[in-house]
Amino acid sequence: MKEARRFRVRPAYLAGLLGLALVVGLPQLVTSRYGTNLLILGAAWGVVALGMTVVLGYTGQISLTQAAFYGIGAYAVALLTTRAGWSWWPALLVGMALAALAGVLLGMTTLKLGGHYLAMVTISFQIIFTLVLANWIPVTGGPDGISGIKRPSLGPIALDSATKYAYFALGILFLVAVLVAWLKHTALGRAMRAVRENELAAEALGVDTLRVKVTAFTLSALLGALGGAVYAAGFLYISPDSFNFDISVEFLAMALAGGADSTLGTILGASLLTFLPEWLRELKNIYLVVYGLIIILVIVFMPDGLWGYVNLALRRVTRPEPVGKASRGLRVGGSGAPGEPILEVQGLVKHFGGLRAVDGVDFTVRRGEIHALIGPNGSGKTTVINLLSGVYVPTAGSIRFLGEPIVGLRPNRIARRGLTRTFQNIRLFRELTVWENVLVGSQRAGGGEAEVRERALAAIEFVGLQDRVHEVVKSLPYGHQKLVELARTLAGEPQLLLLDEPAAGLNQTEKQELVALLRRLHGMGLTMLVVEHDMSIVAQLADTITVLNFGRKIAEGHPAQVLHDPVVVEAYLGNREVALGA
Ligand SMILES: Nc1ncnc2c1ncn2[C@@H]1O[C@H](COP(=O)(O)OP(=O)(O)OP(=O)(O)O)[C@@H](O)[C@H]1O
Repeated sequence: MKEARRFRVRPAYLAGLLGLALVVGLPQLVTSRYGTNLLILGAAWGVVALGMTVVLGYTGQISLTQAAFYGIGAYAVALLTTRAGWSWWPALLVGMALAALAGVLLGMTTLKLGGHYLAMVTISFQIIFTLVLANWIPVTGGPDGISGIKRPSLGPIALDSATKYAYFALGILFLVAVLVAWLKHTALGRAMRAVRENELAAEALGVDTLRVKVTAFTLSALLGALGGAVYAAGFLYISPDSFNFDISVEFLAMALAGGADSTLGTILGASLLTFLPEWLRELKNIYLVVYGLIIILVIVFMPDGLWGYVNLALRRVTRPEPVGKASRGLRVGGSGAPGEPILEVQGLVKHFGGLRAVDGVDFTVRRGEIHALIGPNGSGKTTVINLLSGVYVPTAGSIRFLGEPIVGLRPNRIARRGLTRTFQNIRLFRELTVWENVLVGSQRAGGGEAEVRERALAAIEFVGLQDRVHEVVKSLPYGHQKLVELARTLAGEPQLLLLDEPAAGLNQTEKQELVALLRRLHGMGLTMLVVEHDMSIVAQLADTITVLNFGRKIAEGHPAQVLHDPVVVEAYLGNREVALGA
């Protein structure tokens, strides 16, 4: 019997409808002044917490300074509307501009810092901000705060009652939620999530990780300030207590408890942390203990936040976006005369302290060839790949790609010129789907979203994973994960592909499938530099072999000649079985 077709809807439509219903319905349902104030507070906090979705949820950067951005927006509106007689809207713009500036500056600190150092910098910024608010009394009013803040009007409509203002605040929350949800699936949103999942892989695929992180901080600052401006005009009075470190921790908890990677999750978290304390007040003395326990339990036992569970249920009734079929094949290799030098390496040296990992290596990769780099463990092969792709800066020597020097360029710049790589231990964006992984790779080659999708589809079909596009890659078997990594680099249509041990961990059948794929790529004109220990694969594929030992080149040439060279046999091959031409 045929399975009954289930009713399936797009999650975005479902969420949009629900959101609209809440925006229209809630202020009518809540009749007390107290309840309406809570709605305004929840909306303002929701907007600020969505800033955390961008910086923490999407980009994976710890920020404990969101209350400072929130404060900048609130104080800009408070000061400019009370002392300078401005209206709310231009004051909002000033607040957002100031917060953005602070966001850029803080984001720049991420150029050098990560993890706990970054957390420390954001905490310091937050604490300095609170001290300034409390002590710069002539400007901020100090602990007494500022009262008499003006509310905005919406065209002819004066938002002079709490209920009208609640509509306005919830409307802003709704618009921000739509924008943040939309951002997730844009090129920038995908780049952010790639940075969160694996910064090095993102960079090697052409993502400017520094720019992405600064952008994320700036967006979170903008949303923080917007939420602050909504809050200030909602309550007409502000004081430093509302913008201190504790509140920053609360914004972090909202994002984590709800599910930082999800817009709806964050709103759920913000609602929980706004309303829970009010519900728990009945418990009087032990209310803070219960509140704290609930938050800890949610964060510890629900790693994807509350939303993780809702999402699981939703997946049953929603359908993923269909990706269609590629209308053209993969185009790789670029144009140029076959046999011309594409990569010229001269006198390449890399020292790690006293260790000479690469010690004066020269070789040339020619357009259209498969060039293998072989040698014993620790002979410097991966270091060469890291030098070519910009992960390491050479101690000495020159590298020219397509005739231009590339030493000193960051990996994303090198990748954008058409040189991409895979990694010895695969580095996928594990929490993203196959489709999203490959889209990030495809973004390297530029063009609009349609072109990016077209290339990604062509690459996925090329490796034969079209039936698994919507699977999260961490749940795929190892062999398929390797194919995703290959498709991800191919989608950017590189001119030169560096493959670091592509066959490691594959079984015999998978190895032969890989050989077939690489042969097809060779036939399509793609130039490849392959590091590989499996000599039967090298013998089947390579046009030229360079052999390293202790960081030096000991042989180079055609496989038939190199694999029988006594020096190579002595240093590396020993009694390895070499299936020449097998
Ligand atoms: N970041 C680093 N810091 C210090 N030493 C390093 C670093 N990277 C590599 N090395 C050292 O440099 C030498 C060359 O390592 P590399 O990984 O390039 O060798 P390989 O030929 O790729 O080896 P394998 O075949 O085992 O992957 C090794 O002695 C290694 O320990």
